[in-house]
Amino acid sequence: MKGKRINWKPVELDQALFSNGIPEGLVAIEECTDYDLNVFQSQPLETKKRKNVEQRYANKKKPKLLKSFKSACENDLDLIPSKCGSTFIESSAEDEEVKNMEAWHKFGLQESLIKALADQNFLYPTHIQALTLPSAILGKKDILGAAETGSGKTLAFGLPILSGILKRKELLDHKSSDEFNPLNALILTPTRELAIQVKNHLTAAAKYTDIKIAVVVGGMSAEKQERLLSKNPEIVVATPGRLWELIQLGNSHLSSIDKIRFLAIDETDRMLERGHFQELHDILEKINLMQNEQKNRQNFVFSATLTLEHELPKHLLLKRGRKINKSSSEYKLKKIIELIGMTNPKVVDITDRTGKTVQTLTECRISCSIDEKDYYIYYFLKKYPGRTLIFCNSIGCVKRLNSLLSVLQINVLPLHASMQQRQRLKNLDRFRDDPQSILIATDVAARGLDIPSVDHVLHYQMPRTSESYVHRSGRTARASKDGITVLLIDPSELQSYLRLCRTLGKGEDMPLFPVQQNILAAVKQRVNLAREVEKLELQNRKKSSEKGWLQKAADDMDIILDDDLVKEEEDNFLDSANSLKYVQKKRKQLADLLNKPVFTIGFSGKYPTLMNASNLLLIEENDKAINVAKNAAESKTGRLKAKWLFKKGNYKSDEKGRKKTDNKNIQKRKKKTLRDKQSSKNKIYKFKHVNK
Ligand SMILES: Nc1ncnc2c1ncn2[C@@H]1O[C@H](COP(=O)(O)OP(=O)(O)OP(=O)(O)O)[C@@H](O)[C@H]1O
Repeated sequence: MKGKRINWKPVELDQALFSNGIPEGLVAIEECTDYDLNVFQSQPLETKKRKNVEQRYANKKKPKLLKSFKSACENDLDLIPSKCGSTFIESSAEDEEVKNMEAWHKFGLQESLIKALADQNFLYPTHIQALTLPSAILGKKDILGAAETGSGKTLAFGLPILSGILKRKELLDHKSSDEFNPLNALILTPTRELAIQVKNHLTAAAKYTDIKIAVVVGGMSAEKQERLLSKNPEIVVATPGRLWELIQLGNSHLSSIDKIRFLAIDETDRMLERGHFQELHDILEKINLMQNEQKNRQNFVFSATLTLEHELPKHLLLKRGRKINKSSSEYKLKKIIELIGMTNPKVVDITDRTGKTVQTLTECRISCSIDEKDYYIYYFLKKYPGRTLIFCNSIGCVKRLNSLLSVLQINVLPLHASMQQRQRLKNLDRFRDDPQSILIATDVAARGLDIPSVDHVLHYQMPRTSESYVHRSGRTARASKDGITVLLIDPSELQSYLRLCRTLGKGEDMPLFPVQQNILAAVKQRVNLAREVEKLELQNRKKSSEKGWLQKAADDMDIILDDDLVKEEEDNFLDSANSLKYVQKKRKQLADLLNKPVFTIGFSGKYPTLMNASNLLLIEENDKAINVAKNAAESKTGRLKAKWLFKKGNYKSDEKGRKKTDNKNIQKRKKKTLRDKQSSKNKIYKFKHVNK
């Protein structure tokens, strides 16, 4: 050790770490993070140090502990596996260490759990698992964990819970069974789909144990859920609303909920947002009523955006020294700790402060008007087949886009909160099963859903919060796979877009996604015709539902209608017959158009694109969207800033709050643009925007 520079300092150790005895030859333990929550407010925020183990690993050096004490520890005494370097570790099944699942044994996990992990080919813990499992399983600490989307957070809390229950069962086997509270753990999630997914994930990990897990969510038969609870499952995975309902109805299994030993709240930042999930607060109040029980409980709090800090407005930044910064991660964590009633918590934050999204994610944008969004969506879906998730901000928007794309003969699956639960799950399953499927969803699908190999995430509208952007985008590029996310932004969304870039450390802007401008005319023709067909069909549906209501009402009341009214009814009928013919004609026109290929088959070439009208960009015929975006981002020529695209004066709001171009401005610019058209191709694009 002599001569080596080691900046280690003594820390107090939790005796529970050595509940299984002190490992032979142990000479050092490394603490992973040092959020000093106790001294919150006592120091200026800027001076607080953060040791980030991730960064040390990212330097591709061995962890300090291994380097300094290699000879004494010989790797296997390290609680953090030696191969823990990135989120997921590529491993060879030939490796002895892998075969023996040694990385998992170090956490003191039971054989039954390790066997199930081996079955799933989970040969190593992911980074967040490696950093939390020692403190959670051996140290029995409460954990606040923040790690990127798709990094394996579910097992980071799932394994300590399963392991803890197995230990308790073993211990209580020797004692009187009366002491055993059958309900051991509660896991809460914000959505029903996520609860079902977490339940399935844990059931797979617990397959060689006798632990029973039940799911309790709204939208499904309450009787069936009561039946499941009557089997006394040790773990209940639930959404807060239905769970609270069953507690209040006096369900006997849930009556001992205040004695649970484990509580996990997935997507905690969302669950504790003000104005949401009131039932969660009721549940917390109930389970925190008895202090003794609260102290005996181990708590887990996880989210990819747990420590996301929002950019503060300038006037608040000035006051920062004097005022509590409510968006600081320290403040947020302190609030969560208080609310949940955590004792002696450990914070493991391995999110990157300079970029909150996954490294394998390619992020870009398309700047356009509201009206043009449909064109670009259609263009993208036709050009880049693959499993695609489109996010909208409202149910109405999902319905409208679903209907338009269906008219355009694109098979899409909607997902939103006002659908029947059975249909929601069915659509999700179809999306999972078909690698070419397209799901249009609200934020109900933004968090937690683990659908393997989503190729593209498109944001039809700017997400309402930066958190929502991170989670929506995190449905792709999971488990170290590549993925692309494209934001469609219109001028009214520019300010929130720029704010998002700053919050996520994206600099001023994201790169533009290149779109072949020469194809857009054909795309517009189809989409416009489809819009017309859709509108006419809607009118017809309305008319036919109204048709005959008067006569029916008269019949019901046993009265005879006036001749005038009868004639009006007949005219309406003729009208609708004519419009039906008209719709059929339009449908036929659209079908003919859709039968022709929109992209020239067998041709790759250089095209003027939205980002780059004068310098042509090569787009290969079968290139993936992610490659096209990466190539475009690398070719720096002609990158247009979002601010430039939406120059002030080009757009004006109409009464619906939509952005509309100023007519006078258009005429003036039209003339000027026509003059400039030949000399500068770059301005063609500008003109097109102004001319909407
Ligand atoms: N140790 C492991 N080795 C390999 N794969 C793993 C491991 N642990 C988890 N996974 C897989 O990684 C994927 C992502 O895991 P999970 O859904 O828990 O991510 P997450 O961090 O909770 O994501 P999100 O923030 O989006 O909720 C899942 O398919 C899971 O089965």
